[in-house]
Amino acid sequence: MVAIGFHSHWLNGIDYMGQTYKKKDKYKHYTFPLAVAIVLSGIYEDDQDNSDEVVYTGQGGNDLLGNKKQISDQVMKRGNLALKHSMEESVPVRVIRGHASQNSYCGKLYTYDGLYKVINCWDEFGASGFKVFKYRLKRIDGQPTLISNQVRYVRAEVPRSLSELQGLICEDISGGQENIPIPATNSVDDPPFAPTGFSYQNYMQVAEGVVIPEVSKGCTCNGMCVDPNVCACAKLNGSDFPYVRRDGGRLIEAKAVVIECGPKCGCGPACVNRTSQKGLKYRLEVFRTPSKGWAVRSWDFIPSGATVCEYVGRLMPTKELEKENVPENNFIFEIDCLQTMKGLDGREMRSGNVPLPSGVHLDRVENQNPDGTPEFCIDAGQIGGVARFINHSCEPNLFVQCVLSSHHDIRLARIVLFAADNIPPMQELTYDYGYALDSVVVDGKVKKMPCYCGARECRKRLY
Ligand SMILES: C[S@@+](CC[C@H](N)C(=O)[O-])C[C@H]1O[C@@H](n2cnc3c(N)ncnc32)[C@H](O)[C@@H]1O
Repeated sequence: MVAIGFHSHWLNGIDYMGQTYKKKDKYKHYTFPLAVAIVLSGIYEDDQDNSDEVVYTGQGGNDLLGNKKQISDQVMKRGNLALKHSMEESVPVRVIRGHASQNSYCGKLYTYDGLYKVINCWDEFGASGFKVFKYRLKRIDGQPTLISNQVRYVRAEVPRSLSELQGLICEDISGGQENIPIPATNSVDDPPFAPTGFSYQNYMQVAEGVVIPEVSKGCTCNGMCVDPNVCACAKLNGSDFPYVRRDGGRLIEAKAVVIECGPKCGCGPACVNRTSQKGLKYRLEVFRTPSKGWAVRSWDFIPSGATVCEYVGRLMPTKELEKENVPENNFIFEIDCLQTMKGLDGREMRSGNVPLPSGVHLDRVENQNPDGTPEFCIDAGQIGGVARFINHSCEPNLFVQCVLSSHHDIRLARIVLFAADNIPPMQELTYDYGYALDSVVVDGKVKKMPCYCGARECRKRLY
């Protein structure tokens, strides 16, 4: 790349035109240094790559000879300043991605992925606690589409084994309950500590007094459900299966409610219409962040529409929460499928003019709690699965999907998290908590909680 002038620095990720260009007449209106190209090669622990949109970490402060982690604050000069000038002067930047490749003599392969514009820049404290500059770049429209495997393995530092994990504090927080271990890492605190104050449980605990409805009748298919005109469950989903078979089952689109096959159906466990019941499919890691506590990421690429995990904990009536004298519980998930179905609370109404299963009438359900709060919630404060560690983002990569798989009572639907996009390895997994601003009132006062998701359109408050 240096030889052909594509990127003229051997080591730096940011290539820029220096002050000498100022002397040339045709450049006199520009401010230098001015960035012209960046290389994304997974060196920076804070980089995020979503193919068409990239959050790039500025240069400097990382331990190039050691584990490549950030070891000091970055400074606004050279490449960092050049990228800021490119943003201010609206000068596009070439984006080159480095990919690990055994077929290359240097172990890496580089692809030119087109022109991007720097649309935003800010500083923040990175994963290792030092100041880093961040630049959001957006791919300019009208260029050939990027194919996903061009960006799939950009985060080259996906650990191959537990021994490669930085800050490992627990090899499997699920204690063997999940089919894939979930390690926890903490590279933020000194001394590091593990998540405490809860017991891992990968199934729902039903609180006393909550009556789980009888198992629904289901379909009469054999082996696998294949014909949507025959399968009674497919008919409840609007006469089609909500999933396609690729990658072990991918949800075609977010729906008001997904009705899966259940215990009384004739089909077997491999049926695609049981996709969310098959346990973890991706290698997840719980990791410590500097500002949001614990968080979750995946070592594997997650294709859009794939099931990630279910939100489990203690299933209880929402009104019981008042009786429990807990000062603050950040792990309550209200089962508010009805809000999504009816587009209430500022929510986008989802597709799926699903005929509600017999026995469920929206109006009757709506009248259950006169103040509009959902009748049931899942409390993952003391017991819960990996979903309890997933943070909120104003631009999330997961979405919440209500799923009915054994009974058809929407008030007690399962809450399952699905990939909203193709998610590259090591990117933090997030969903929109869906709080309306000023909706949390404690002792008559509106409670405000800052949001640190870092999204471009972050509304700065969780609630
Ligand atoms: C369900 S827990 C998520 C896991 C949590 N981070 C932990 O350490 O266990 C929800 C809590 O995480 C924190 N949190 C989640 N998303 C956040 C965000 N975008 N900004 C700030 N805090 C966040 C808030 O304290 C929130 O009440």
